[in-house]
Amino acid sequence: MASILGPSLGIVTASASRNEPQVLSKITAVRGNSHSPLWFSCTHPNRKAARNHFQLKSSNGLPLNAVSSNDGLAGTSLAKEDSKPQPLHGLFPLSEPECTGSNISITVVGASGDLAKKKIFPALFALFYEDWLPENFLVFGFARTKMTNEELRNMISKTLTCRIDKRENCEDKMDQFLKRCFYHSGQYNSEEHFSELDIKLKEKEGGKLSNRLFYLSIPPNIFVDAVRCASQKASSKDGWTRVIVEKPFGRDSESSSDLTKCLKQYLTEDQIFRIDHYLGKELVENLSVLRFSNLVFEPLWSRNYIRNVQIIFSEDFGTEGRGGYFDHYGIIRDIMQNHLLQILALFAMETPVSLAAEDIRNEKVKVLRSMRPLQLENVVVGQYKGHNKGGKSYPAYTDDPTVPKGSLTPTFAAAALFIDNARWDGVPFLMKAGKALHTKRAEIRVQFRHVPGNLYKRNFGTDLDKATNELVLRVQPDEAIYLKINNKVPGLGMRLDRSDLNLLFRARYPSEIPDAYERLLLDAIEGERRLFIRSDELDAAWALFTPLLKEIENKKIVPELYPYGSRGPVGAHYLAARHNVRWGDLGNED
Ligand SMILES: NC(=O)C1=CN([C@@H]2O[C@H](COP(=O)(O)OP(=O)(O)OC[C@H]3O[C@@H](n4cnc5c(N)ncnc54)[C@H](OP(=O)(O)O)[C@@H]3O)[C@@H](O)[C@H]2O)C=CC1
Ligand SMILES: O=C1O[C@H](COP(=O)(O)O)[C@@H](O)[C@H](O)[C@H]1O
Repeated sequence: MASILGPSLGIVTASASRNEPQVLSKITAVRGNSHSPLWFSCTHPNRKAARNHFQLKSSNGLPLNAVSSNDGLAGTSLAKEDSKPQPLHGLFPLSEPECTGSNISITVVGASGDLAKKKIFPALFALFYEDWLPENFLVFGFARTKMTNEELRNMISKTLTCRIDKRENCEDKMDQFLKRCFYHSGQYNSEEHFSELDIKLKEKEGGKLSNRLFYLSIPPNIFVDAVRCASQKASSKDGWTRVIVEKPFGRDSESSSDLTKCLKQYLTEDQIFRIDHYLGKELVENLSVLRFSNLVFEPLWSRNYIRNVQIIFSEDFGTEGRGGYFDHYGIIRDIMQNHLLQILALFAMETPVSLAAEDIRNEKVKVLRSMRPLQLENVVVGQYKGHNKGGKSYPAYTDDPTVPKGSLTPTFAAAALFIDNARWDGVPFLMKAGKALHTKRAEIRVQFRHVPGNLYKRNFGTDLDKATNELVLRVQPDEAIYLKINNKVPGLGMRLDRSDLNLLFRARYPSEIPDAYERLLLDAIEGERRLFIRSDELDAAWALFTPLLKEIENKKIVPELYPYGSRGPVGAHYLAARHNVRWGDLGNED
């Protein structure tokens, strides 16, 4: 391995093995906040545009380099992937990257469904609009519903809800995008139907090397059938095959491990991309940047200075039609065990060796394995009840026709979790998640300790909690990071108040924030696994929640009712108070 000076872009080491057929040249670039490999030239139709978007830099902060691709494994029925970058071979200047004319085909399995319409197709279109997709890409929809290509295209254009739809040339771009979209109708457990899909894919791929991504946007009970058929009959013969799996990944430790075992009959771990869309949210991505690239935060990031951490999710609507799915899972499995726990792991992990996916995921697993399984006494569950407000009536959870009468499924939960390691010993991590609450919000709140021997103590009155610093990362809506500090009110007297040092993203950064699904789809295309869940992470996550979930179900714990649109059950306050915590999101509206 050696390096050369690329004509205008600095030192570059190159990747492609010349012995393998059609191997893409991968360079490392900085995409947004993440350092991700980019399939230069072939992936990006417009190299000028690519340079505008990408600031060429090293991976993980090192000087400019490139990692090699192992994406051209030929001759296997199920192309395998290796998680580690391969040794670098050969050199090329960045201005003349190899263009190998390979293809990426993205098949949305369950294309007629809610998630496909609401998130996946809009995200793919946004990536296309912004020139992030490779030059040669295809989108296939697969589902049982009978549809022609035209009908799929109609459906996609009609349900477009992405951030792009008010932009310039949106219609032209949409027409170009739709020309790349095709549909095949079939059963999820039919090898024959996936063979037919394979034939159609090959026809459209036109003999080019094919890399294939399958997005399983279907109910979990048919994941394994679809994976079996796709891997046996429609995987790439000369490129890579990857599968994005949507949650839920099981209902508990046993079912999750069964699912993993079944998937691994047909796929290697490196081919499985378990999506947790919260990891694709801008502020969650930013959490590590905030912590590890600012000297002012990392030294405070421990039990020495942090009194408690709160991870809060609330929605101002109920299950609305998704009750059938929800009732089988409940809020703890739907939100806490995955989205909020992932945030917690990122928040609390030790500094990873590097920004490489495995280094980060190793640290997350360590945190999860240092945690105490949840105990019922540290948990409060609730369920929303009907409510009349302002002349309008709001339904109870059990009024949803898809929910069984008398259901005890929690739509709200609050929990105190503990990490038994040197950094976090004794610090309560409080989580709260609820549907049909008064607001839609997701945030991380870090409450710091009192200032010892505070000179200004008398200016705060008796409630010293009001004077503690609090760092808030507002994930949504209106992304922001703000720090509550004590400040002197200007004037001749000595009056203090609490003010915010406020980084409001929309004020600071004029560009729109991409949807989480855009980031994650692009990562899956690029083979970047950092934001996807590894199987041991999943096992560790379920190990924390499974005993509690079983106890709640076995003991038939009755959830505390709270009115639709309220702040949730009062039990959540008592829980927090027992751990000497006051919820930061209540009391004031900030
Ligand atoms: N919707 C959302 O907001 C979110 C969804 N998810 C997950 O994403 C996946 C897809 O969700 P979503 O789109 O809402 O699901 P849908 O219920 O809309 O199902 C997707 C498609 O799967 C097929 N399907 C539905 N039920 C069955 C069944 N019993 N047997 C065989 N096929 C069936 C239908 O297509 P056809 O009849 O045409 O074959 C349907 O259009 C699920 O795993 C879900 O948990 C995760 C996060 C959020
Ligand atoms: O995974 C899920 O997330 C959504 C909330 O996602 P958001 O990006 O809109 O915050 C939630 O409504 C749904 O119940 C859950 O399955």
